[in-house]
Amino acid sequence: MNHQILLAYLEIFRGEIMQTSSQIRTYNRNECITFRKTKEAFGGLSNMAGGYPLIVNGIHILTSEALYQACRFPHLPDIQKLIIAQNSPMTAKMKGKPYRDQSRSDWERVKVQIMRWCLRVKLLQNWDTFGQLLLETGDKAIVEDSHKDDFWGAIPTNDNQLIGVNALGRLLMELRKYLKEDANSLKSLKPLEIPDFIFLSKPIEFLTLKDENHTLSIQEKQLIIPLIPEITLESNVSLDQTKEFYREETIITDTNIEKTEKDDNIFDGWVLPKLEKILQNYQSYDQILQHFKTVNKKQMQDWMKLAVELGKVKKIEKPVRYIWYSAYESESNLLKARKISQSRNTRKTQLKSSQKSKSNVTQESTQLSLI
Ligand SMILES: Nc1nc(O)c(N)c(N[C@@H]2O[C@H](COP(=O)(O)O)[C@@H](O)[C@H]2O)n1
Repeated sequence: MNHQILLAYLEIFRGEIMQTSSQIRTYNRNECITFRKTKEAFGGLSNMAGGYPLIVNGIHILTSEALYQACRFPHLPDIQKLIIAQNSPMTAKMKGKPYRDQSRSDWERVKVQIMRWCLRVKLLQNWDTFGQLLLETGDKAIVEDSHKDDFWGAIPTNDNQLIGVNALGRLLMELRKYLKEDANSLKSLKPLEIPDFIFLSKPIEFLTLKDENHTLSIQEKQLIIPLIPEITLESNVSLDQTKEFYREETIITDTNIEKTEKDDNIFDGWVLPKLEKILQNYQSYDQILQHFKTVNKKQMQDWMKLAVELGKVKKIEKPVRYIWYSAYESESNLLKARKISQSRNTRKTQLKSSQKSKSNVTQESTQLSLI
């Protein structure tokens, strides 16, 4: 056997080590944090979750899933572009699928390291939100609950257990441990020391926290957040997407992808701009419907849900009403500013009166000690 082939086998073998029986874990569902759908309480832990935008080599990327998938193809920048251009993380994954046999040759060996790095980018660039979510898991085991994937996740059994390598859950637990014990070490991120760690034809850069608030600025978020349809296993995901979710060998036709893109375009090009206009102040669902006369109720509900999930629109309860997110933010900033100035005034008054009473106390105690 020639040397190169031997090395290739060795690489695959090393990558497969994580899948050997010693890596398989059994979890009791009642004792862990599990996530499957991105809209569940801990759905943000999924790479498919929107709302955790990234920037690598100055390029905006909507999800850690898209970044991870793009990393398969350092030598094919056009495929990387195609992957990160997708609005939905699922479509991003699907777009790369036809080219999988051209993944970097050491992919199986390096994919866990790459996933670890992607998760660190997600934390670094979404420090408060993702960090908080990680910490909210406490000391519990984190498990990606999956029907079929017992490498990245674990598969439920009948007796309330989940069995699998749970590589993603374990990487998340590892990250949580560092976050608790040595958060500073996570505030910058070196590129991986693997060959061809390249994104869009440039070596991947050293990354650091973005700003004082540790997150992307609001303006950046608005630029980045466009469309990330919620990935669930429910009716709004097509059968083909669901099959892909469960890793069945489905042939994904261009028509499926085109349909998703068409739907995205209507939402992106028509619904969102209209909502932005209408929702500069709070509106009830019925009021919104009046602006979309040709649209049926169910469709409108789905769009509103999506707009909320994407962080474009804010939904307020009791009574239910909606407002465009940036209008909501500027309003709540105003409120915050008002509150701050109110509390400053109150503090000033308190300070004055406490200084007064302090001087009284001092006087009193002086007087007392004089007795
Ligand atoms: N197909 C699919 N759908 C989802 O909703 C998922 N959460 C996953 N799992 C994620 O897929 C990524 C791994 O992809 P490869 O199979 O290694 O290409 C990883 O992010 C898993 O968490 N898959």
